Amino acid sequence: MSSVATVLPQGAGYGVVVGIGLFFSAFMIGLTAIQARYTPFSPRSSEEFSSASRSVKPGLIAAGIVSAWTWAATLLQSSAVAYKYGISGPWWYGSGATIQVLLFAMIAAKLKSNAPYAHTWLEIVGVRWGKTAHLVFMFFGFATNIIVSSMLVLGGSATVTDLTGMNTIAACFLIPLGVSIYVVVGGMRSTLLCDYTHTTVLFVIILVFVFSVYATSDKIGSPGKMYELLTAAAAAAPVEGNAHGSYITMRSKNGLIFGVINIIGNFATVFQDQAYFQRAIASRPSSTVKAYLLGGIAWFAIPFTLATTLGLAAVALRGDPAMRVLSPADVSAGLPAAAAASALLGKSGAAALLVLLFLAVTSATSAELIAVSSLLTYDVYKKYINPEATEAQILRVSHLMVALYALVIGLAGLIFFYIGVSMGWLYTFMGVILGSGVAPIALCITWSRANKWGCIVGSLVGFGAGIIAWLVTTATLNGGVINVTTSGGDFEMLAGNLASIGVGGIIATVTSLIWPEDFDFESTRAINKPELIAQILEKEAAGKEDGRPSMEKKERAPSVADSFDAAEIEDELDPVALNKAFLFAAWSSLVLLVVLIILIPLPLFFASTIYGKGGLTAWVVIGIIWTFLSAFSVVLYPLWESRAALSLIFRGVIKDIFARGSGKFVEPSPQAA
Ligand SMILES: NC(N)=O
Repeated sequence: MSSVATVLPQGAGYGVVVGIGLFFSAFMIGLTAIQARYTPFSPRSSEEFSSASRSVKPGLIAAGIVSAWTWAATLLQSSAVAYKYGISGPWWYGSGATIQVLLFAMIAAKLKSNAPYAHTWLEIVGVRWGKTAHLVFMFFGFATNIIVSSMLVLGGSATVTDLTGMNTIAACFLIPLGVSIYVVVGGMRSTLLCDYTHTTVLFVIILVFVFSVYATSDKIGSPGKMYELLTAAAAAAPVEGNAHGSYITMRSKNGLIFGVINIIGNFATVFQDQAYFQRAIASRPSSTVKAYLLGGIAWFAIPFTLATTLGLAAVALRGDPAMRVLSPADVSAGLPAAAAASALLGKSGAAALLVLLFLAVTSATSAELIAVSSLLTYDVYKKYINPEATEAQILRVSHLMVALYALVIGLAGLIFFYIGVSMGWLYTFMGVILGSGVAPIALCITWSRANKWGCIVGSLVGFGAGIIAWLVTTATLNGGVINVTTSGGDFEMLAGNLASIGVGGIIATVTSLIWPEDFDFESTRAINKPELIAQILEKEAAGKEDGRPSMEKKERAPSVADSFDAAEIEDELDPVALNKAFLFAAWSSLVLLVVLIILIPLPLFFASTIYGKGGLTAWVVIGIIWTFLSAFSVVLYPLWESRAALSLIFRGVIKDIFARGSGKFVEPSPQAA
């Protein structure tokens, strides 16, 4: 990174990382206390801690998906590819990472029908295919979480250091620290509430940048002026591989290569990350698909619009006295967005970007913390160490694992920082080592015919093939020199990504077609399945003989007795309805995939058009409209759908104010139910 004077003082870095971190921790702890007092949900149950009692409505789940999927890279790497490749960069970043969330709607629907009470995706693998598969896929699961978490702290700390001079190592450790506090206290529901508040502020700040760049800034101020500045920048330094070297074209060879790498890498980090399974698990069965489709479509606007704004502004402002000169290392660290924000709005721009980044990083980190805590608790502790663990032990271990993983994230950030691996490098590398597990894992959870050994071997051989293809291509294209710089090139990463996902997918699919299993998913449906409360009562009645009829068909899980209406959840697990939801997810996600990565970008690529002022204006206006619609979906819609809960809380608070102690939520008696 180039050494330049920072825009903000070091104190601002510590203020944001420690101050806002602790503020949000206190805020979330307060919210959790309100939830425990005025609603039926208490994080003292392990089921509520790890899966929010499987009761969350689609708007809040969608906000949680948007938030967990908004990484440091979403803001920084997207702007870096806009800076490098022009308008195609934000498109490929947005579409190449949206389609996986949309396709995950199918996995989510299958999860609800094939293992509705599982806590983690690895539990399903373990029950279906046993210990070897469980351990092999656990490697891919943890590798995914560690890579994603490292990118979060690397991107976050690089930008905090760049803007404020704060010590990078301190940032690597302090960022996860504040988050771990509220995750330990509040669990999954608190994480979702935090996601919601962070996402709300995130949209506000993005819109501030958009209107500043395209409406009010005296340096740019309109799409027309942006067009003129980008045209001048291309004339001074044409973009290699772009039509006429222009920034305002979809004809970008390197943009397209990035698009392919982006698509592969993001398959790995959605399909193997417990964080996305956990949101499906926390969701009500009837609305899981809706939540993923809504979340995916809403998320697109974040990288697309922000990068079209700040990434392009960083190009347009080249030569401006306030705009720093960016080295290739700065671009790889994702710094064009920060440089543009500072050049446009000075200290307030830098501060706004810092807060934006911090909120994105912390909410995605909270998702990773609770995801890894669940894997360590259920797939390591409960499965291999203490199968008879009590509710209290599970909860205690969950808490401990959150704290432990916060420390691991700091250490991983530190290690990558010292070996010189940046967020941008890691972002394009993730598919090389994670890609091979994508198809095998998706097949295990969704397909009765998937072959166990085909999927295990496919993921391992694909892993080796990815690494070999990446290293061989690096050596071939760089005269035998293999280091962090040479191995990070576009073709080197492309080869590794393609080999990994391709070999893993082909072996898993072909072996499953040749030697299909006939798995009925009955054993995975039984994972953690609650006992029928009718059965429990019948057992009691047999002892008491009081003649009172059992409580009809109401179900209740002993471990979640205080927090979810299992009968309602069971109703929503109707196989016919879930199959319809799966088909809807399949059709809609596939149609959107074709539109987003084929029908729109490829004709524009082959047309080689260089857009004029009108074209760029339309492009920007589409981004702004999409951003507003996204904000309505994940900011206003969750409020509307939670109106009953909000009114419950409001009534509880009012009662407490007028008659101290009377507002606490009391579970209705069974007879009243
Ligand atoms: N979540 C991503 N790929 O920005």
